[in-house]
Amino acid sequence: MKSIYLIGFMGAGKTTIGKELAACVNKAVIDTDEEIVKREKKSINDIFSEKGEEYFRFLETKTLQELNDRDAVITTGGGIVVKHENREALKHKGNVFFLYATPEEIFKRLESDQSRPLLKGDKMKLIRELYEERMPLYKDAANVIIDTTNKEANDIIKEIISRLE
Ligand SMILES: Nc1ncnc2c1ncn2[C@@H]1O[C@H](COP(=O)(O)OP(=O)(O)OP(=O)(O)O)[C@@H](O)[C@H]1O
Ligand SMILES: O=C(O)C1=C[C@@H](O)[C@@H](O)[C@H](O)C1
Ligand SMILES: [Mg+2]
Repeated sequence: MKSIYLIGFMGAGKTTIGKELAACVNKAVIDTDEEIVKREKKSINDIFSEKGEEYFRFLETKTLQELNDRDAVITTGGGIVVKHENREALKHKGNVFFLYATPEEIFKRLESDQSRPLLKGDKMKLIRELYEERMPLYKDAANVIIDTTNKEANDIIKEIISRLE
């Protein structure tokens, strides 16, 4: 079976669902954000504030490329689709699942979260702006869209498994 990629907006559940999904399909799970934090020995907030978003995006692309040959569930950061080269790489993989949730649902899930540097300030406004900008990019890179709004992890995982190539 091909590797499984989960993409989608912050709070869509990529990291959470990916861990459970990996156990169900008996694959390792690798989260690009967690890999970057491990390598840099810094939180994502600190990487953004000390080295800037551009540096983070450079590390993100590098991590995605290095994971190319791994047979795993690969859970990505919410902004992986911002770079054209990442979208192009994802498009040809198959098993690229766009986990979708409404902006209202995303807000509910991340209301008290402080770990996402791009959501500091008026959270609902920031979610709406980024969401509108990125929706077409997720759709472009994915080959399956899964709506996670009001769904439990178990049902989302079953849906992913039923659509695997
Ligand atoms: N289906 C769901 N229903 C309700 N809450 C959920 C669901 N999926 C994830 N969550 C909750 O939403 C929050 C964010 O989830 P998670 O960290 O997995 O998102 P993510 O897609 O990995 O975000 P990011 O792009 O920032 O890494 C967590 O508190 C998680 O428990
Ligand atoms: O959507 C984004 O741009 C981000 C999502 C998170 O997964 C992290 O990669 C970081 O907070 C940036
Ligand atoms: Mg995550």
